[in-house]
Amino acid sequence: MPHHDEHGTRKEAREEGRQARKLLARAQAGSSYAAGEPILEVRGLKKHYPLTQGVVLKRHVGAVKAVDGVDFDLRQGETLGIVGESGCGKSTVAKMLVHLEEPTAGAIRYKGEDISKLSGRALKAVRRNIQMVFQDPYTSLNPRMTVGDIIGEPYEIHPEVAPKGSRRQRVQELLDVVGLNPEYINRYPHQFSGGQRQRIGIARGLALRPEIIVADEPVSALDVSVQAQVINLLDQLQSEFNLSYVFIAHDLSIVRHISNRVGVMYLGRVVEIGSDEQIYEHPTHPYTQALLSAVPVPNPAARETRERIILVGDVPSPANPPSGCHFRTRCWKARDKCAVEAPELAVPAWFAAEGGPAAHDSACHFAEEKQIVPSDERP
Ligand SMILES: Nc1ncnc2c1ncn2[C@@H]1O[C@H](COP(=O)(O)OP(=O)(O)OP(=O)(O)O)[C@@H](O)[C@H]1O
Repeated sequence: MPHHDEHGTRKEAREEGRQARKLLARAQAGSSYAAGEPILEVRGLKKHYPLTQGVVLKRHVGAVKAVDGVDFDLRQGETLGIVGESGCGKSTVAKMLVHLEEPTAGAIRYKGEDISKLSGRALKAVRRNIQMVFQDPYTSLNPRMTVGDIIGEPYEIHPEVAPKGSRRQRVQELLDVVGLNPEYINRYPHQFSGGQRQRIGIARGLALRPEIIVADEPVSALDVSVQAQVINLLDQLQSEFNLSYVFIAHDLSIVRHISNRVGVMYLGRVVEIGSDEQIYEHPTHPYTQALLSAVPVPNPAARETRERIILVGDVPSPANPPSGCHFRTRCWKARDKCAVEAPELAVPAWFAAEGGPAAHDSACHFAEEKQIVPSDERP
């Protein structure tokens, strides 16, 4: 290897080491990070999967724009719900946050530092702090491993968190924390119910004492009766360990129970984001209004008076999204401007002046407040 390359590699390694120490120090000083400050800032995040043709020459013929410019903040100690129909890019966002996918463009800042391009030790230090809980507890746990090995597996990569001698005890503590009997440590996943398996997935997510948990539809595969128990557990763990959550779901009613703020995604973009009150009681984006009109309402009288918005057509393909506003092909308010100018995710000027609850980020040229669900019938 030429001399200057060696020098370059050593320099890079030193730089990585420096970054890793800085991030570790900050992580350890995590508690000094004030509640409400953004712990994650996502800016202009994109993931385009190339579409190729041909077996040998693999010509590029386009791209699936799974995520196409996503912005949001996650504040310390809060739960940010992200909702949207299947295929809108929620899982891809989740995977980029935990470094399972590399962004095509954009930044993911953790405590002010862009982590999307980190590698080596610096990346390892950050990864420890941002863990994921997966959607399907039936397929995400290795059936050949005992529960103890599954929960303790992250320690193989981060032995500094739990030295070998203390691991068994640490895993048993984790089982206890998620409401499972610590004596089940040697059992296999098939010996547990769906809800219990998701508790195992959560225990594994907690093993490295992360600050952020990205939960990708953590209760969608569970029976309705079990969903509430798992949500309550997540709620309780959040206060106990001062966790910040990104909670992904396709159902607005589930997200409401756990979220402080909610972001609504459509075809690779966030179209509206605000506090739960702003989104559920004062939605201004037509897509959010349509989603809310489909949320079940228990009271039959309220159900009858409520406006139902039926969207026409299917979600367009992310390989060929509409020009301008992605939602315009299904929107009853679309005008010429929507086809040529993509609306920015910002507080619409006409609401900003008023300053009421409608004054929150909404990517619509014709954002308009519309109460869909009566306040006493909120999901
Ligand atoms: N590896 C990949 N290669 C090509 N396209 C992909 C890949 N992964 C995802 N996609 C496409 O990107 C889009 C967004 O997928 P993603 O899984 O993020 O959506 P989602 O909102 O999480 O949906 P679901 O709720 O069904 O998981 C989809 O159209 C999907 O087909």
